[in-house]
Amino acid sequence: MSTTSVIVIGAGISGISAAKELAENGVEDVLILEATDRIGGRIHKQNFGDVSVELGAGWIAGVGGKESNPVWELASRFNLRTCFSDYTNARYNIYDRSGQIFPTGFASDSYKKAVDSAILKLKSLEEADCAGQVAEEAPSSPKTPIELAIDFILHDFEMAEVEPISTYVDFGEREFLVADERGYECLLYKMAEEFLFTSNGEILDNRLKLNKVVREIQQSRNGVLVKTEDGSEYEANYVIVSASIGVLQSNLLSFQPPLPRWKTEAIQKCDVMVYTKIFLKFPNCFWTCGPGQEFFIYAHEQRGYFTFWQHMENAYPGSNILVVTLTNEQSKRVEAQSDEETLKEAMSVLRDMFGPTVPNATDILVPRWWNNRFQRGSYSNYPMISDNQLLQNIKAPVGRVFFTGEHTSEKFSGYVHGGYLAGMDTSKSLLEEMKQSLLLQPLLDFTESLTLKHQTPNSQIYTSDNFISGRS
Ligand SMILES: Cc1cc2nc3c(=O)[nH]c(=O)nc-3n(C[C@H](O)[C@H](O)[C@H](O)COP(=O)(O)OP(=O)(O)OC[C@H]3O[C@@H](n4cnc5c(N)ncnc54)[C@H](O)[C@@H]3O)c2cc1C
Repeated sequence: MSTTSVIVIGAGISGISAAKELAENGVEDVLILEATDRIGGRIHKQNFGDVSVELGAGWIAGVGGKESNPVWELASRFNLRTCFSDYTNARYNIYDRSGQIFPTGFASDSYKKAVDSAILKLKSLEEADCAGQVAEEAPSSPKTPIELAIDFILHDFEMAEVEPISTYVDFGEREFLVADERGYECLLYKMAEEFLFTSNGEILDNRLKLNKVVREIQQSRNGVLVKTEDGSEYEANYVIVSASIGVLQSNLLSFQPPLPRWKTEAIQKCDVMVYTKIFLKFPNCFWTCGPGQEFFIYAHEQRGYFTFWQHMENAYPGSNILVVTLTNEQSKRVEAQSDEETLKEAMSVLRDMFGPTVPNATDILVPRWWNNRFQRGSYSNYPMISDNQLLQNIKAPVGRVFFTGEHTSEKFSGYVHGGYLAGMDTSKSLLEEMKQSLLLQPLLDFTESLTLKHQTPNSQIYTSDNFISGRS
């Protein structure tokens, strides 16, 4: 069995950007093992109703600010077709269950109240955190359908107005929806072309192996052995794991020796957000399509029940497609039922809003991120009060095993650019480690030759307590 320098587990944006960074810095014998039959991970387009829709990441968030978003730069370089998303009017397109739109003043007041209450809640959480106490529940928690709908938009949807979010502060507040037949994922293919052998848009390089589900990562003082579900084994000096936080929380991957407690505790503490975009195709367009009408909201007494809607006429005119976004418990509920049941629920909501003559949808697409064993959710969700140690522990390497992915990004977790930058960062740390160990190698060889004769073969395996970690 030949030994590669680095095995990268996972070919999403962070895995590809990590491998590219290594290759560009002289570490070309990289092996990428990807569980599925494609690269892209949570960036995934599918043909639906004659256009390309994005089941995972759809927007380039954070554009137009003082710094340039690197993913926006990639998109510009490769002429990715995008469409500006203007959310400002969404709050004035709130429908109640009888199809009435809430009057502008009322919607505006409710919105302001919700923002104020969210700010208060955050402040009281911060104060309680400083004092080491648990915050009491805010007195004005949302109760009416419109309050619940606005609360959902503020907290579960990315219309971040409440807390300063690095993406918007650093890169700008504008968001662009990817509307390109090649899909958002073409950015990954373009990145791959720069360091892997490709022909006619296909990656033919045997440094990328698809359909390789990693199940075990075994490390010793001398290297790492990676075992896949099909019985293959691969050896490397180092491994970078880019699987999602949801996968790390599941039992898909096992580590030998087991990961230390500080690591597993940090992984379990991070929340996973489930975010589902359901696509519905119609024979014709029955919704309003003018300026400021792209996004609309349904207010229901159950929080998050088919709340947030978008039509795709701006992205693909004439496509007659609507998208409704569900999150967390609603996502899990819908994933567990048949698409026919979900279609029935969605149709009933649409008939509440637009009347009984709404035609039946001709097709529905329900992605299942929660039940996908290579994802187990949509993206990481760190606690509202930032805990820097938690993040440092999640991203810290354990011996020869390094960790990357959007969940390891200090400032941009949850986003495509977070994954992209995290991949580069992790590889930079690994390159530093490789440099150090090259310098130290003669000394290590010497000490090893002195001690080896006193050791049994197994004593070379690390125990979970004596891992070297990058933690401070
Ligand atoms: C529905 C949805 C909407 C989103 N919307 C946006 C958005 O609009 N804008 C935005 O910026 N971000 C958005 N995101 C988040 C964004 O998609 C992610 O942050 C980013 O793509 C994560 O990249 P990654 O490389 O960290 O992880 P992934 O893309 O998950 O890559 C990890 C790879 O590892 C593979 N893998 C897992 N386990 C194994 C194993 N055992 N062996 C081998 N391979 C394995 C997986 O198959 C996957 O390919 C969204 C995500 C979802 C799901």
